[in-house]
Parts: sequence; C-alpha cells; structure tokens
Amino acid sequence: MTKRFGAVQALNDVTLDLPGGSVTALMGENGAGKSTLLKILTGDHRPTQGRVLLDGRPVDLRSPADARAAGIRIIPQEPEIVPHVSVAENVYTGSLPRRAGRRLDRAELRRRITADLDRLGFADVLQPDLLGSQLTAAQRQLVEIMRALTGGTAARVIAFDEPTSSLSEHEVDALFALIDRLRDQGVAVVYVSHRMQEILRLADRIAVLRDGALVGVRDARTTTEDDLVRLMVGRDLSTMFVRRPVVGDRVVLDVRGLTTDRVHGIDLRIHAGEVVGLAGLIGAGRSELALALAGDLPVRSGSVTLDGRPLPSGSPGAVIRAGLGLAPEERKAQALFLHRTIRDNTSIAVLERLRRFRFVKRGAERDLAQEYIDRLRVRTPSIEHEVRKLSGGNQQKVVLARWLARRPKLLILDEPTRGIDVGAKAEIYRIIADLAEQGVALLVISSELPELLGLADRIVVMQNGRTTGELNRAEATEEAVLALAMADDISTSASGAAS
Ligand SMILES: Nc1ncnc2c1ncn2[C@@H]1O[C@H](COP(=O)(O)OP(=O)(O)OP(=O)(O)O)[C@@H](O)[C@H]1O
Repeated sequence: MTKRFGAVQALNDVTLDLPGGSVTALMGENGAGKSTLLKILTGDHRPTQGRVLLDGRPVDLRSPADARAAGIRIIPQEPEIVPHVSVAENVYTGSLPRRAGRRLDRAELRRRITADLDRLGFADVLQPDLLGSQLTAAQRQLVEIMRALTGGTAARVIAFDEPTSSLSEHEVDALFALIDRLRDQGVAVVYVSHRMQEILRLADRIAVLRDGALVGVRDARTTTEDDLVRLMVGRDLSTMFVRRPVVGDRVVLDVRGLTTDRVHGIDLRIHAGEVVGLAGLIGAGRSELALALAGDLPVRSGSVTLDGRPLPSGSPGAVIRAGLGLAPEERKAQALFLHRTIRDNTSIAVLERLRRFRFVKRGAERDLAQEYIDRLRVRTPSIEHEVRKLSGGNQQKVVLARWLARRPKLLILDEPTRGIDVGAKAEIYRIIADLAEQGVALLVISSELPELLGLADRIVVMQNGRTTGELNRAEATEEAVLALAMADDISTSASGAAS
C-alpha cells in the first residue's frame, strides 16, 4: 500500500497481514501513517497504489459502505453521536425499525437494543433511554462499538483508533474483555495506540510504522518496550524524565477555599519552579479545577492570587493576560483553528502579547514559535501547512507549542501527552523541566501515573471534587496515589467490613 497526499508520502509500500483471531497493534510516531492505513481499510481514502485482500480475494473499497459490506469496521477516536436522540436510535441510525406510515417502531427498537446490550455484555453500563447528549466519553464509544457489531455483515476486521484515551481504568478493563471476546470469535482486531503498557498487555503482534514505512512486526510476548521505542523513533531514548534542582520559595499560585459547582474548598499553593501533579480518577474534578482557575467556569467562593495579585475570575482573556495559561484536555475541539496554518495557530497567543508590548519584534516571536515546532518535532512539510491536514498527534503538538512559546507565570497542562508519541513525550517532559528551571510554576494533570511520578515535585490527589491528600517526591508511589484517589471508597468499604 502506498498513499501520497500531494508532496506528502503518508504510506510507502506497506505490506501487512492481519490474522483472524488475533490482535495486531499498530504503533508509530505522530504522522507515521497509522490513521491513513486505517482510512484506506475503511474506504475513506483510496490508496495511490496497492490493494487489500480479504480471505485471499481482492476487495474494492471505494467507500465506507463497501468496507462495511466487506465486514471491515472502525471505532473512531471521536464517535459521532446525535445529541437529542436515544442510545438505541444512535446505535441503529440508518436501519431503524419502522411501522406502516414510517413511524418509528419503539417496541421493536427496545426489543432489539435490549437483546444487543445483553449479548455484548453492556447492559449494566449503557442505558438505552439515555440521550446522546447525556453520554460519557466511554458510553459514546460503546455506542460506536455497538454500531460496528450489530446489523449487516458480521464483522471480520475491527480497528480501534486510540480507544482508551478518555476511558477510566474500569472502562478500559471492560473494553479489553470485549476485545478478548472478539479475538475468540476469530475477528482480526487492529489496535492503534501510543500507550505502551496497554499494547504489551493486549496485543498478540505489534506492527511499527516509521515515516510511512513498515519497519517491523514483533511478537508481543517476546518484545520489549526499549525495542519498540528504538523501532519507532530510530534512536535510543535514554532518559524520559530529567531531574531538576529544587523549587524556589516564591508562591506563584495561592488558592484558598476555591468552590465551584463541582469542586469544594480547594487549597493549593504552587511555587516558582515547582511542578505540581494533580492526580485523581476520571470525574474527580481535576479538569473542573483547571477550568475554574482559567476563568472558564464560574467560581462560587474562595480566593485565588497569582504572584500576590488577585486573579480575575470569570474572564479567560483577563486570566491569560494576568499570566496564567491552560492547555486544555480537549485540545482539538477547544483550541485549534483547523483551516489556518501552523504559523497562525502557534503565534496567536504571542500576537496578543505583541499588541500589549509594542516593541516586541514580530520576527523574534515567530522564531520562538518555530523553535517549539522544531523541538516538538511536528511532522509537516512547512509551517505554512494547514492544521487540519496534520495527523491528530501533530495537531496536539501545535497547541502545546503555542502555550510553551507564550511562557506564562503559571502553566496548567491537562493531559499534555494524550495521543502523543514517545519521542515527543520525552521532549515535552524536557520542556516542562526547562520551564520550571526558568521559574514558571506548573500544574500537570495526567491519568498516566508513571508520567506524574516522573514529572512532579509534589502530587496533590483529588476525589469527588475535594483534595484528599498530598505526597512529596519521596512519598509518591502508584499505590499511595491510588489509595488517596479512592480514599472514600476504601474507608467506606473498610467501615463496612468492620460492621
Ligand atoms: N488529508 C490529508 N492531506 C494532506 N496530508 C495528510 C492528510 N491526511 C494525512 N496527511 C499526512 O499524512 C501523514 C500520515 O498521517 P497519519 O494521520 O496517517 O499519521 P498517524 O500515524 O495516524 O499519526 P498520529 O499518531 O499523530 O495520529 C502525515 O504527514 C499527515 O500530515
């Protein structure tokens, strides 16, 4: 398979087989060609050269309908859900049961969804009457999975594109159990992810792409993390985390008793040069706290000062001008101008600074933006390329580059490495360390504990909108963080056991 987009060679003569009854993971740096390969399988792109064989016979995949008819399904990263209709109607869009007069056959719809939920083992996690707008990220994904596994030709090939990025641990377990069942049924599963641990746990084989070429297929039982990283980036990444000198004593952020609709009585202090990690399970209130600090969510009570001055509340623009930056979790949806160039998207944050300080040189600012684009190794033909044409991971790097170039007094990074490849992760860790060394205060939210443990000088843990504890570098272990993240549950079950 070869695929060119103008001058960009996205895939270069890739030959790969996907055996039934096994899980093949697809790994590679951002822009290596993973999504392009999936899109050819699903009929969304036509290859420049090459063909697809199913059970030894060539199949012509001219459209998503062709792929579906052939039994090839993909679970996309961002499921398309209709907000104002029920789960059942979302699952069977296009093939809804109708009565005479084209009226929706609600009784038949309910019978069908109940049977399918039972068969797939989703009955206790997905209520058929919920509206699309009420679904969690995990539930939205389950709707996509149900679409793929119900009706029409039985699925032969199912591809998952970074399915776990917005799932909680419990939901990941449920997804893996489902994938195991698909494997047992003889389906060829393709699994795209940047999460090494997950891949080593789930996959049978690991195929690695680099610059559009297949550089190796490894047996998951015998390969190692180092081996895979070397294949992916073509070099050794000796140190992921960089140690830094100790923190200063100037308090940059001082939060007292901050309360919003979702978080209660938060006290938090971050010093110049300090990296504070914010841990907690999904729904603990970490992103809400970040958004409240950034002026994006209303604050009910409490006080926040930045460098000794009260931080304006309720106005993201004023907060940014005061020196607080937030790179939000949903970077693509919340932060990018997709039809503008990389240069526009990166310089936007610094242009504002240009307006405020008239003597800053435009060229210098642009160089700064370019520097971060280079350091994050955004894979693009030029800085004038439109952002929508970049791979997902490279789009995320552009948003990060923008904030890094801006250098606020306090930078909040919400899941900064989600969807980002190992090479760029190492670079982001280094940039965080550099910023801290320059005296920037950092608050890092991450669901990947090894990442938080490696980065943070101190870890604050949240549960149900409150902080449940704080651990310094020496005390912080995965177990200690998890114990605090589930503090209520543990004490409830312990008291239950005692009684
Ligand atoms: N529609 C398009 N127009 C132009 N170039 C494109 C288009 N789609 C993809 N590309 C380019 O093809 C290359 C491969 O992109 P692809 O999306 O397959 O990468 P990926 O491995 O999925 O990356 P990521 O991990 O970041 O999602 C990239 O250089 C990308 O910029």
